[in-house]
Amino acid sequence: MAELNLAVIYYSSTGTNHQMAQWAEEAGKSVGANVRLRRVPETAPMEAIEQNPAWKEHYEKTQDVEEATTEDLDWADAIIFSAPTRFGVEASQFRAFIDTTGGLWGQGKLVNKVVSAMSSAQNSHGGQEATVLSIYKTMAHWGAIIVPPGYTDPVQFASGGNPYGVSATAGEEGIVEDIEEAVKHQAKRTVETAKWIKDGQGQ
Ligand SMILES: Cc1cc2nc3c(=O)[nH]c(=O)nc-3n(C[C@H](O)[C@H](O)[C@H](O)COP(=O)(O)O)c2cc1C
Repeated sequence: MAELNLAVIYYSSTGTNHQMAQWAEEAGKSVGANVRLRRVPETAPMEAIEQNPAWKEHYEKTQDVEEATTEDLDWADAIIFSAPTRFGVEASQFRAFIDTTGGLWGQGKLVNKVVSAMSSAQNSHGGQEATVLSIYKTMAHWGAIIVPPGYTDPVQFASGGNPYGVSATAGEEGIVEDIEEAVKHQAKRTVETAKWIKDGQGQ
């Protein structure tokens, strides 16, 4: 069986998407993938970060997580994205990273990447689905292979049942829903689909 590289690329201000990305990392490793967990570079000015204690704390706590680069996308066979919802779309920090991928795209290197996306919002219906679909629009432009979780496992129902990609509600005390298993299912399904495609190449 071919080696399989999974990049888990996330942006998080206050930890929700970082937690989701860590669950995806764990699941990817559990099915034998080589995994890179990568943090999208922060673009906000320090003055803005310092005004929000939760943001500042998370920013400082995750400085040792390697920053995502386009080389991580080139390396990956499969990619899990996780980004917070901001007014119905992904955070601008995440978009800024996506906007650096033009060079890879121009060389056709994003074609057939096997991708899946997750999001969080403050409200349970605060726009998570729209954010995931927004990420998938970009994936269509890449010519990527989008792997949504659908209802392929009972854990989907326990997590809130978003078939596009796991949705988290970021509450005061942390994530409201029980989504850990759904995140892991989504990550494993993405890796397994990528393996299936990679192993089938050239046949
Ligand atoms: C500028 C801004 C816009 C936001 N827009 C929404 C929104 O439209 N709906 C919603 O429910 N939450 C919204 N939120 C809350 C974020 O989605 C929430 O803080 C995020 O999901 C937490 O993820 P993180 O802990 O990984 O940063 C917004 C937050 C900010 C700062």
